[in-house]
Amino acid sequence: MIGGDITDPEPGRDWAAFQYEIYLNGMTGVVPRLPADLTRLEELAEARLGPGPVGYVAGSAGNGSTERANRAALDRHRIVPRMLRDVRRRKLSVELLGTRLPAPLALAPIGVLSIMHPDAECAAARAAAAQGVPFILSSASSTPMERVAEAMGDGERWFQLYWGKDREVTRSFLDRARTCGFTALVVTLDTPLLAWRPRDLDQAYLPFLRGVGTANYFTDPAFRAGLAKPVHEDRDAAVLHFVQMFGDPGKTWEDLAFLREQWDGPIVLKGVLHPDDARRAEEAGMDGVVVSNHGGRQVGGSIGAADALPGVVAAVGDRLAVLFDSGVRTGDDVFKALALGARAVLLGRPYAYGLGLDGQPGVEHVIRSLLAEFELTMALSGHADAAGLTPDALG
Ligand SMILES: Cc1cc2nc3c(=O)[nH]c(=O)nc-3n(C[C@H](O)[C@H](O)[C@H](O)COP(=O)(O)O)c2cc1C
Ligand SMILES: CCCCC(=O)C(=O)O
Repeated sequence: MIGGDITDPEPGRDWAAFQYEIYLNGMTGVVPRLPADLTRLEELAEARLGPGPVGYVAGSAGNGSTERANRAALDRHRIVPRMLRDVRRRKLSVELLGTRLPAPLALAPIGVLSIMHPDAECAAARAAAAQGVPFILSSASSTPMERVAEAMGDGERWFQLYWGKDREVTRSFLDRARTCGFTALVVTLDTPLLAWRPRDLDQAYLPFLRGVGTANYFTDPAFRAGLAKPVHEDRDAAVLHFVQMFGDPGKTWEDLAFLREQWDGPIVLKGVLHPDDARRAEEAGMDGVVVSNHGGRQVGGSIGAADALPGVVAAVGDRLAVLFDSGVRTGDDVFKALALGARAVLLGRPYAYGLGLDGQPGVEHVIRSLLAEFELTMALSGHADAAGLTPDALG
């Protein structure tokens, strides 16, 4: 087998083998439908899908300075490769939130995926399940959670909660998520309101106002109970009700007690950037945090997420699971986040573009490319264990 001499992976998963699969397929005329450089996907997706949907996915808050800070923070760190350290057998798997993942990666919650592809969350969830990577389903998915759960078989799934104003809706979402086999709860803190997003404002493009991303709400008995008329009789009123209730700028740390009571499994708070907030998460009995600025989509002028990571790791990293997202585009970004103390990363926009360009295979291409590059980066830098990366690996 070609490639057999260059890798001696954990049994069952050989991420780096994707590299030779692409070469060998290419030599027989089978070219991948998507490029190996994932940073090219946005441009390709825009050409295919048009400026509205891709503008929404690509867009960010304010003048985009947070998104640029995310990249700058990752780019500022440099890997210092080490030589002659026997990296034949490489371990990418990590323990996280009571489960073992085949690689330190999950798909970030992204709402409204039907603007990218008609199979939307079902295709992305199937891709994640096929690759053994957890799928985090957004509250604002364009497909009811029950359908996504059915589509993805027994794949690992976590549920992202938009923690809105209506307690009964929250309770009902958690009941439904439990029944659907979602194990961990990811509570997003950075979106009590929608940010100032110039690109969407200028195009008057907001999926929710077109009723996209409301499927979990419109199918929810508690949400429906709050409407004067059934959704099919007055859709505009239902959309308005959703817009008014999905976020809650009145929430405080004390309110977490309610969620802790309602959910037995692990709870992870997404959107933590300050070490004191990480400590408060611990005090509230949470199991983890995601260091994230929502891919730069919420606060313009915010700290780059990778610049916030070391402080949060120092505050709680030995007790809570610290995850990371915002700006991850390459295998070396994954490497850097882990070296800075993250236990795993969430991938956002690239998989949405992969979905838009090629459905489930497109998402699988993105996952496999990222992890192949990560494995090769580890090996070529002299590291054999993803869970063992430390800041020493960086310059
Ligand atoms: C189109 C889009 C929709 C998103 N929807 C959600 C969501 O519903 N819930 C959530 O917690 N985060 C949401 N996010 C944020 C992602 O979970 C993640 O934090 C972000 O995309 C990571 O940054 P990256 O895109 O640079 O990888 C969304 C991001 C995008 C691009
Ligand atoms: C109100 C925002 C919901 C979707 C989302 O999180 C995003 O577009 O970033």
